[in-house]
Amino acid sequence: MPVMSPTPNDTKAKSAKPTPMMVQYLAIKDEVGPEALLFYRMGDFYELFFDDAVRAAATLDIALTKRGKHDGQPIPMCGVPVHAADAYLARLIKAGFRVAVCEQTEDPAEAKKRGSKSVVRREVVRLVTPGTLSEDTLLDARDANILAAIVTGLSGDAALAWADISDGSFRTCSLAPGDLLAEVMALRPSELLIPEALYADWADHGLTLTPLAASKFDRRSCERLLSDRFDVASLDGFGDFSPEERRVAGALVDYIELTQAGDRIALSPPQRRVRGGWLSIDSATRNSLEIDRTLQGQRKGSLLSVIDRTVTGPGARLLAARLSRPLMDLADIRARLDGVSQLHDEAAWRTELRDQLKATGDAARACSRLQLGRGGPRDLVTICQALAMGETINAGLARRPAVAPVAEIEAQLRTLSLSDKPELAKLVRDLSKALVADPPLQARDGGLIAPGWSPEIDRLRSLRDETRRSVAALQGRYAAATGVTTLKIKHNNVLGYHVDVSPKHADTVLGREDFIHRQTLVSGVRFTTTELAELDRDIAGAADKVLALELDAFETFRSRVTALVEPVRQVATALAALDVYAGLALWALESGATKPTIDDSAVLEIDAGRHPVVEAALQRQSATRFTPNDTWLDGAAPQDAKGCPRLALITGPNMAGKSTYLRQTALIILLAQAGSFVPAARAHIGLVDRLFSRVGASDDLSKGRSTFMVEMIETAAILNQATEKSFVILDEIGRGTATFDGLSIAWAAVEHLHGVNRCRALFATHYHELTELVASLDGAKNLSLRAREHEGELIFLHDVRDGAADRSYGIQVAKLAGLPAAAVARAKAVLERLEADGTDLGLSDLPLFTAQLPVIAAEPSAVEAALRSIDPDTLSPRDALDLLYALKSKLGEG
Ligand SMILES: Nc1ncnc2c1ncn2[C@@H]1O[C@H](COP(=O)(O)OP(=O)(O)OP(=O)(O)O)[C@@H](O)[C@H]1O
Repeated sequence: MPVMSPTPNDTKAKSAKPTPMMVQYLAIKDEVGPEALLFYRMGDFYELFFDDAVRAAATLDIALTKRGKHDGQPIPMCGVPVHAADAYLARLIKAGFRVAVCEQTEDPAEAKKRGSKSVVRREVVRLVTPGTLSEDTLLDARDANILAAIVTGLSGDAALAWADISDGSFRTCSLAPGDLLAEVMALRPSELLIPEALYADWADHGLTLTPLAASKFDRRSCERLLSDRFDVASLDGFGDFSPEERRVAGALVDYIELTQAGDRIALSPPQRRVRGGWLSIDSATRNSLEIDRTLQGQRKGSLLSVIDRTVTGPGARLLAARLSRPLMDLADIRARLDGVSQLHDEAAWRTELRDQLKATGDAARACSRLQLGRGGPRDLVTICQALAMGETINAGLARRPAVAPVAEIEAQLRTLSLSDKPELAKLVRDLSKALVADPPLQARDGGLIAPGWSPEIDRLRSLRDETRRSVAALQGRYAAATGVTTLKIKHNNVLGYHVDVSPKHADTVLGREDFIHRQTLVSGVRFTTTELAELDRDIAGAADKVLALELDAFETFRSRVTALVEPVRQVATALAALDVYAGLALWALESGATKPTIDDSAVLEIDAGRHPVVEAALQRQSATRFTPNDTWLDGAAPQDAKGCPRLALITGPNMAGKSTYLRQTALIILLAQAGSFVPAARAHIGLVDRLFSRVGASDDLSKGRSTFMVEMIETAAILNQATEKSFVILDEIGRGTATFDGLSIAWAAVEHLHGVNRCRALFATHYHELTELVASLDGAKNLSLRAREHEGELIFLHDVRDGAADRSYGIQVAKLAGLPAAAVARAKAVLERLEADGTDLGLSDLPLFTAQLPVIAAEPSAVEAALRSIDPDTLSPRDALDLLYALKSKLGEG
């Protein structure tokens, strides 16, 4: 996010004599404040001045010019053309700016009437911020655009509200302050509204923050505002909102209104979510599992990108939301799995359904645009098609008597059916009759109402067409009357219909009284006649009337949709849900994923599990095949449950696949609880309440934390929070510090997880000493990944076996990576020496390696070797002198 440096005082400074326009600009800029860039409309451009211009020109890479002077200094200026403004806006918003759009709100001619020096009236019509976009051009169809807000209360409660104004969804939940960060990160909001007092605590998480004054969260005014906007006496009808939820929801709605400059907001009434309903994933785990973004922040390469087979934008957004918030409710998870399962088995129906869905647009976003007054006729078509598609889908199922929809699919189909929704059914009938198949983008362009809908429009159109025919007939008559056979009747926006004669024949026509001269050009001379002027007026009049009637009709439909927006959105959500089920079913088929069994037990039995992202990458490179592996854990493992322990320690060579194995197990749990099939031959999963992952090291220098500090903070969070129902993966903790410290920390972490947290856990390590510890713990066991050396080459088998690994093969991996041969040879020598000295180290010897590492003797030099080989007593003085020269020259070589 760019630094929101305050606008320099120069915008406020009083000039000796600013122009009237500059006076207006400065007043508006003063209102908008220093943070937002002001897009000041001047004709066909939005202009920016002063520091706004400097900042925008640098970000957009456009020319910075100067215009006039203020306080004796030239005024920096840059501008963007109105027709291309969306693209520039998108770039500025992406760069973290917010933009106030200021339009001319009166006709320049009107302004002139007030005096020649008067300035056209201008007003800020909108504040564009990252979280309040609704334009298609500024949004990603497959990504939600969330505006979130948080607040904490005196009683120690906190609340979160979030809305996507592009599709009208609006939700709140109550939670403990400690859970706020994880929940906010799960939403990946484009913008977070936050009380000023919390700003400093939240500044480090890479979020776009908008601090709000404490007064914006005042409970009474927030409640009043919500009741007023949602037109209810009390919010209780929508749910049992906590005081904090009311405050945060009110502040959010107030902010949206501010950005829309007084337009009515387009949100559904708030839905209260009960926090306990989700699998809890903290933000470090979320990042490390690369659920919807990779560690580099890209969608490609994430779990979501690999499993997403949805065919609509709303389907893609719903899938992303479900993957970010897997469930905890068994019945809900099973219902989702049944939905996927049915569409997995019914291949023909699934294909038909996906084809039908492909033809539906984004009805939820179309609704919001219409509500916000930014919609056009195509949005009406989108809504009509979505509603009609619901009926088509139901009819498709009716043709398949053998298919009995499962409860979850049936519920969606019921929402889609219009048979019990007469108002929606009528809306579809009317819209399909009223609109042409391919209407213009904007209603003001006209031509959206189909023939047969409005008798008055039809009458005026045929009048217009008849008149056009009369004009065409005139051309023949005039050609005959003047004898100029090349005479043409043409039309342009300036002259309207006119007679066009080539310069050669101009004199013939110029001499006639009935032809009135209008214009002489090099290419021709233009005339009109009384008759033609009258027809032109009639045609223009009819066209104007048709346009006015079409706009009326559009407006009527717009308000009908606005009144029915909730049921339309429900239909849109049902279509999105079917898209998700059909998409997940297709992915399951393509990837060989199976339906997991989920219950309340504490087991984790995965047969032949795979990592969906690594497997897909291997397939793409068509290199080696992915080696499936089992995971068998049991949180309720009885004493000495070596077959199926709570905790497994995984050792094995570098590059053997330890991290992959850990992550695949976590992803399988996550997929299952999100309601998806899982990449395994069979999976039985006891519900997990919290998923923790501490994989790989990453510096967080922006927060002044070293790799090791980050690792310890994350490990502390796990050891403090994991319950008996949690699942933990820990990869190489303790690596970032001195060997003894690291080993001791890893040691203590294993003991704590095993004895205190008693959760299911996989722990990968290079500290082979830990394998002895695990062998002595009741509910833990050793697993290892193997590699084989074959003719000096290292072969990774990638399969997980019982027992600890024998060695680490780190040096072989270093060789593979291209470490210089001399360094590899040296490393081997050091290792041999260390192993020779350390073989008797064991459990009882902690702390390990207490003895100083012996200094490793170097190979004898050439001079030493030569000296060693001589016998001085046998040397003559001459030989001795020669030898001295020879040794000296060897030194030079050395
Ligand atoms: N089960 C598997 N089947 C096939 N290839 C695999 C499998 N697991 C891992 N690999 C391949 O091995 C590479 C290394 O895996 P991974 O990073 O999990 O190893 P590691 O043991 O954690 O290594 P290190 O100890 O060096 O961190 C992966 O990028 C993948 O290409």
